[in-house]
Amino acid sequence: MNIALKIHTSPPAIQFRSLGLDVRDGSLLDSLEGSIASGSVTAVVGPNGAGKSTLLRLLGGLLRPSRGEVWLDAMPLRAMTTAERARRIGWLGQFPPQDLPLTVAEYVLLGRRPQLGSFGRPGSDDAARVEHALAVFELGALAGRRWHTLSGGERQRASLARLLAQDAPIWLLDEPTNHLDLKHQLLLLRRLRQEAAEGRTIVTVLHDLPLAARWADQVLLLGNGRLLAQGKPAQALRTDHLSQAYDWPLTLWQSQEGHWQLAVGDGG
Ligand SMILES: Nc1ncnc2c1ncn2[C@@H]1O[C@H](COP(=O)(O)OP(=O)(O)OP(=O)(O)O)[C@@H](O)[C@H]1O
Repeated sequence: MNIALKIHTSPPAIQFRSLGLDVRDGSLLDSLEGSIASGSVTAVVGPNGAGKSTLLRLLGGLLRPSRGEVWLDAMPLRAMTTAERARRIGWLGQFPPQDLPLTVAEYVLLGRRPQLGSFGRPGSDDAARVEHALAVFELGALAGRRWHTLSGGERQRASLARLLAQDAPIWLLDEPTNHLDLKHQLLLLRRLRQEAAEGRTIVTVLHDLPLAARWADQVLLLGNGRLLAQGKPAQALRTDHLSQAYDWPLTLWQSQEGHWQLAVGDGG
């Protein structure tokens, strides 16, 4: 008996080709090419002004490219409606909102809006997701607190809880460790790995190179609006790549125990 085996290879969750963005002063990003596998964690790293947030905005459809194209699951992003993008993409910006007339739980529930549609009312499933998200980010005791009374780190964790409650298959995070203490940074990075293992696709801007090397499957190293290296952390974050991107002597290495460490030259 002949058994015909069909091999299905799923398309990358995110793909971008010849991506560029021009602003009045010139080209801000140019010729970016990349592919992000479903269920992986990708760290976007590079110096201030390299274009990390801008790339994230292009991948999330918050900016339209001047050149090139972004695809989500092989569908052009530009063909998607705002509502469709909101169902597919969870977005965490660099700064949590300052003032909101909401409690923490009400804010986290806002994450369910894209799944509910314009006229949908939250049900018990939505309430359960909010409760779970609050527990994951250790916010249960703060559920009823007004937003303006929260500390910076608590606001950041509430924004992450909103993202978890939203349950979009792709997460785009701009410096999600901002304002978090060391314990909550590590809890977050562990959670990102766990979400990726369950199939979520995560792209996160990170400034901390040892953290990027330890937690990401893939690194995109940006410098001056160009993608200078991409691949597994040990390859993308080689000394020559880092020194070119940051214009500073930097060496990242892994100790015998497997810990990533960064040596920063004094530039002299
Ligand atoms: N609309 C715009 N017009 C002109 N320049 C812009 C515009 N938006 C961003 N830039 C510039 O583009 C560069 C890239 O900005 P972006 O925010 O993407 O950098 P980044 O790598 O995320 O930096 P950081 O680590 O400081 O957050 C910066 O120099 C910024 O000043």
